[in-house]
Parts: sequence; C-alpha cells; structure tokens
Amino acid sequence: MKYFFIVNRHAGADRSANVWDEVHQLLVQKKINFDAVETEYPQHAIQLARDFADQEEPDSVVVAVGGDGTLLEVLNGVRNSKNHLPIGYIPAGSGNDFARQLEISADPTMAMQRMVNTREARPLDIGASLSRRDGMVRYFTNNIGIGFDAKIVHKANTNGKSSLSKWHLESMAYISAIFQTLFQQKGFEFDLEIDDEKFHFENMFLASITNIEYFGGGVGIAPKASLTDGKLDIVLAEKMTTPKFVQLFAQLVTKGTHLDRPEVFFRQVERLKLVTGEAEYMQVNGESFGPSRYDLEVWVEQQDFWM
Ligand SMILES: Nc1ncnc2c1ncn2[C@@H]1O[C@H](COP(=O)(O)OP(=O)(O)OP(=O)(O)O)[C@@H](O)[C@H]1O
Repeated sequence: MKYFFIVNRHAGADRSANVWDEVHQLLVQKKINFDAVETEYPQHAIQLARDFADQEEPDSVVVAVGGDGTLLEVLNGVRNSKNHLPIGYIPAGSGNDFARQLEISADPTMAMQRMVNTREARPLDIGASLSRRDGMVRYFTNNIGIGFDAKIVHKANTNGKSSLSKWHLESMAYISAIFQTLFQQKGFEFDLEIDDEKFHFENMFLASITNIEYFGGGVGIAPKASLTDGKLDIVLAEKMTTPKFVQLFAQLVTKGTHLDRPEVFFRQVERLKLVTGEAEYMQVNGESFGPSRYDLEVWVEQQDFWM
C-alpha cells in the first residue's frame, strides 16, 4: 500500500506541524511507502488530492493530516477525480469532529498505527450538495450548517486561525460567542422538501444537515447520526426565547434529549432540498461560507476510507 500524505501544517493553530513531525518519523522508521506534500494555501489540498488520484497509482491511499477543513478539501479533491481512492486521516485540527465520531485517537502514533494496520477499505456515508445557483456539487464528511452555528464558525474563523484552538465548548471565548450570536442571529425563512413532503419555516434559527453526531468541536447536535446508515440527519431549530434556548442548550450538551423539544424538527433522510429566504452564513465541516441565499439539493453517497 502506498500512502500519499497531504499535510496542512497550519491546522489546529499550528499543532499540526508537531503531529506531522511525529508521523513522519514513524513512517521513516517503519519503512512505509509514502509521499508527502504540504499545503501552501487554503483550498490547495483539493488540487493535490485530485492530481494524485488522477495518476491512478494502484493500491494507494490519500491521507489528510489536519482538521475537519483539510479532510473536507481532500474529500472534494478525491470525489472530483475519476478515481475515488480510499481516504486516510490523521486528526491534527482544533475541532476534529470526524475523528471523534470514528474514535480515531488524537495521539498521532496511535492514529497512524490504526491506519497502517488497516487491511481493507471501509465504505462510509458522505454528504453531497448541489447548489442550484452555481450548479456545483460539493461533498462533506461532517455537516452543513446554516444560521446560528455557521455564524459562530464565521466569528471563530475571522478571529484568526491561531485563536481557533481555544474555541472549545468549555472555553469562555466559545461561550461568549454563543451568547453574542444568540442575540444577533435573526430568524430566517426556510423551505424544506423531503420526498413528497414540503415544509415552510418562517423563523428558522439553525439548520443542520449532518452525517455525524457532532459539530463545533464536540457538540452532539445529532445523537442518532451514523456514518453507515445511508442517511443524513436533519436537525432544525426555530428562533426561540433566551430561556428556552438556555434549556435547549443545556439538554444538548448534557443528555442529548434536545431532539424531543417542540422547537426542534428532526428527520433522517437520504435526500432533501432546502431554500433559504435570506442571506445567511453557512458552515461546511467548520469552514465558513456566505452570507448568501442557498438553494441546495443534498443527498448521501458512499466513499471508501482507510481507517
Ligand atoms: N498553507 C496554508 N496557509 C494557510 N491556511 C491554510 C494552508 N493550508 C490550508 N489552510 C487552511 O487552513 C484551514 C484550517 O484547516 P483545518 O480545518 O484542517 O484545521 P482547524 O480549523 O484547526 O481544525 P477543525 O476544522 O478540525 O476545527 C482550512 O481552511 C485550510 O484551507
């Protein structure tokens, strides 16, 4: 097996550089067949992954070293190649939500051992989204979020990448951003189509289309999500009063019983369509987009992973 590593040394507020140094040493020690390239700018991993996959090297794996954003780019590169090579992943980001879902160790040596001990590719669900505005299809491993969570991601990302590692659930910066955004985020119109059912929401606050349980570095938005059920989970919350939000948030971070609340809409689907009435921020795997109006068709596909 040949491993092609795509390394974002800037992920995890630069922690990734240390992760990569440790992994690199192990690769050399264990005489593993590998090549490695470091990303030089945002989005570079898409092109690197696509170019490598296009070469049709037999028995090879493309490995992302970085956070959920780097994994997102590698996935999009591979899906845009004619060869959907298996993807490996060494988590080295701030949030690492995909690694959390799959219980991949944050310890680089353990993550690396798990990957090189793998004997066969494992097909897992990924999300695909077609923007009916620009005709582009984009893929994601974790989730698409519109509204509240996306605005928090936007704030974290514009606050400087070096401060991102401090944005964990328990950090004051995160909690204060949640409350600031709670007051700033207005309700927006949202149309949803699932099979033959159509829903119109006047006052949407957060719309999450998720393939995994977590977003935002360990927040369990979708406790029933699975990477092997062939479904995406839709979790919607309408704009609510502050006391109700506090109750919901407490349920979300403690017991995961928020899906039962009347302000929350929950479905598991293979395909959906959504349209936003207003320009909103969107986050995909923790990467920020917009603000913009969205008209998306989203569905589940499968991708081979090496882990
Ligand atoms: N050479 C580079 N210089 C600056 N930014 C880069 C470079 N290479 C990649 N990036 C960008 O770094 C960003 C952050 O990467 P990533 O999401 O992997 O880490 P993270 O944000 O720390 O982790 P997580 O998403 O798990 O919280 C991505 O938007 C990616 O495009």
